[in-house]
Amino acid sequence: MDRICLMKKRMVYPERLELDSLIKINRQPPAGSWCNESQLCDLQETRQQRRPTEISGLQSVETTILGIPMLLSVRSLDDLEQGNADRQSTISTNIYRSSSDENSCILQADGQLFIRQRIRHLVRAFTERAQRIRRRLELPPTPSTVSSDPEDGNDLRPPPLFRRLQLTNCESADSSTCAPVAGCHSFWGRIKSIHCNRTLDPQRYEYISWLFVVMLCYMYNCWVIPLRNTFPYQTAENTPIWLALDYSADAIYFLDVAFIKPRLKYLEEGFWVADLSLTRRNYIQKWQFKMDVLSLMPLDLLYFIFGTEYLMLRIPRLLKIQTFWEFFDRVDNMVSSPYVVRMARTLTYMLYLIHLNACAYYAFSTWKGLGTNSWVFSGKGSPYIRCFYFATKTATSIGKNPKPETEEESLFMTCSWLMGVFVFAILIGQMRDIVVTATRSQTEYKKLVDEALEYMRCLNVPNHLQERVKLWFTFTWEQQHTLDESRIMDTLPHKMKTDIAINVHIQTLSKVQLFHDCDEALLRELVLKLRPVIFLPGDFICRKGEVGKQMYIVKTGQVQVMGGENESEVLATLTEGSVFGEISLLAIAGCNRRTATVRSRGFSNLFVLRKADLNEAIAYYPDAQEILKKKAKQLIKQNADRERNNKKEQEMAEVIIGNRVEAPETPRLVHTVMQVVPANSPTAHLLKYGSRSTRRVNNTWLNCAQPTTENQMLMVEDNIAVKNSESCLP
Ligand SMILES: Nc1ncnc2c1ncn2[C@@H]1O[C@@H]2COP(=O)(O)O[C@H]2[C@H]1O
Repeated sequence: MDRICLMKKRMVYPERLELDSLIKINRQPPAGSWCNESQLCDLQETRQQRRPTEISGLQSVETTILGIPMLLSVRSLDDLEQGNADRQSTISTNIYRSSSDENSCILQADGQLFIRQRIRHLVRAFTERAQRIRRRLELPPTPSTVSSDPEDGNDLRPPPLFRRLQLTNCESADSSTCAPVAGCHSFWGRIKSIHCNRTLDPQRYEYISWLFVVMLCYMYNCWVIPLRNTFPYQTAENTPIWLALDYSADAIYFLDVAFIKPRLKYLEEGFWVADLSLTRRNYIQKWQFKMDVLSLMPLDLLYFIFGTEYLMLRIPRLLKIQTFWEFFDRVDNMVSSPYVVRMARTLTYMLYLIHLNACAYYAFSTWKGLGTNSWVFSGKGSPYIRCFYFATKTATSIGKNPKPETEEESLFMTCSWLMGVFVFAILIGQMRDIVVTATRSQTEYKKLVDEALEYMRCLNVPNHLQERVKLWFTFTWEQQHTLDESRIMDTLPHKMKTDIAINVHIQTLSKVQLFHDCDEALLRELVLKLRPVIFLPGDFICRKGEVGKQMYIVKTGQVQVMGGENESEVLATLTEGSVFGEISLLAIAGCNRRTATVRSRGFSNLFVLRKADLNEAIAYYPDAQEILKKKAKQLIKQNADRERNNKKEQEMAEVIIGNRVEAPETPRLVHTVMQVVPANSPTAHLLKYGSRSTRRVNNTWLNCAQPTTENQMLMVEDNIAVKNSESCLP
């Protein structure tokens, strides 16, 4: 029973339930509920009425399911038999105390009930857990890549595999956002999607646009509160305008806190949480929520006491600074040149500090008395422009500043200079970063070209070769803006690299026959192994007889397969998506030598796939192996047929030119017979020209080479003669 006590104590019960009402209904407490002594007595009656079979059945179930519970039951039975009064040890201070045998029975039954309930509890916990996991699996994954538009410059409909790939990428990008809203590509559609989708993606354009609006309101408050507080720009006439502007900004703050921020999806354990109640809770738990609520504090109500010119009451509006940071952070992640965004932020800080400085200078001057000495503001001209000019000069340390005359003025100037130095140091550092980043790859490229040319000059490489190398560098740079494409992607995870590679090369890959019906997994495996390489016009990509170590896919440009005598005949011209070099790689022709020479016709961009990579990838894809082998065999057959025909033509040409065979001399006996038989009889004809079959063999070369009228006539005659002679035969 001690164990039962322990287990009960350890169990974490989610809630206390009203037992009375439940007993009335079921006469049985639900799992996970506490009961008191009187309630237990009620229960005890109910349990004692149970049939023993029911209890024994229960025990056996316990034994098989839990293992330990058997021990617990036995222990409780022992206790029951002994009727031991000591067994009144505490089961739970919250449950009850028992000292009688009756209660022992109750305890035993209660132990069994407890175990049964424990099983139910476990089953429920497992079910809930399974449902939780299922829900999690059904959540959209973290968007990784935004797919390129499949229709961009590609009129050809890609084969099913590629359509599927494009679709998958689009789905992953879109499913979490505006899919349910018809026509949500328009601006209003997007705005509507805010309403109907209920939750918002913080990375989307719509949310960032909204952030921009809130950020403008924040900036308005930041600039206007100190300005109106120090400079005499708020008058009785324009107060309503200022108030209208103030409350418009407040309304936007309110909308942001009440409707937008609570709908923002957030990431939890790698999944986007899009449940509105959860997003709302997430926002409320954040520090940002407290700041946002504080920023909306209606201290303006005190205007009724202090008057509308007491602008300090609006100071809490400046607490919404998180929106300002968030906007810049999001834009920083979104744009292609984040340094510009960073510089804009630093510039804003700098201008704002100068603005504050100008306000402080004016306030200081009015405190000292306008124009009381040469350092304070004289009061002439536009106060803000003059003060801003003074503050800028001080902050940037440009120009001649009036000399401070008192300690306070010196202190003011010292602070202004220090602030200027600090902000400028940051600004100049960031500018330098921008310039260095913008030109880094170009600087690296130039350095490489210079090194390569210098090296060739040292080795006295012929000029035309140097020119070709230069041309290669220039073309490659123009095409890729980098000399090593793979280096850029090195830091990315494998899956992301594959997605990018497929998206970038999908147009070419969709034209490769090999990939049309192949497994998506094979394409994914191969795509990262493809290395881009550029060939100049006339470059030999491979030569006949070489050992094949790579195969190629044409990305752009054209290559020519050369054959015939001296490799002067163009066997085929291959364009985008064509694969070549696979025959020697698969050793289809019996050896691993190139069966033809291939050269680049103009500038061509190819993908290279190394033999080891190909073998490794297609080892598990017999279908792809078959396709490659089939194509290679077709090419071999084509080449063999062509060569055979060429040989035949060559032989015939030789025959026509001079090897005409002399007809054999007619034997004497035949002569004699011919003289005896009538000249125009079929027998004489047969003896003179021979039978049709023998004559066909003898005259093949004649018939093939020159189907003259004489031959044709002979054939006709021959037919007639043969028919006649056949008719003469018995
Ligand atoms: N008649 C042809 N038409 C097109 N391509 C060919 C032809 N003959 C050979 N090739 C390709 O040219 C490649 C030269 O190297 P491989 O022999 O490895 O593989 C060869 C084929 O891929």
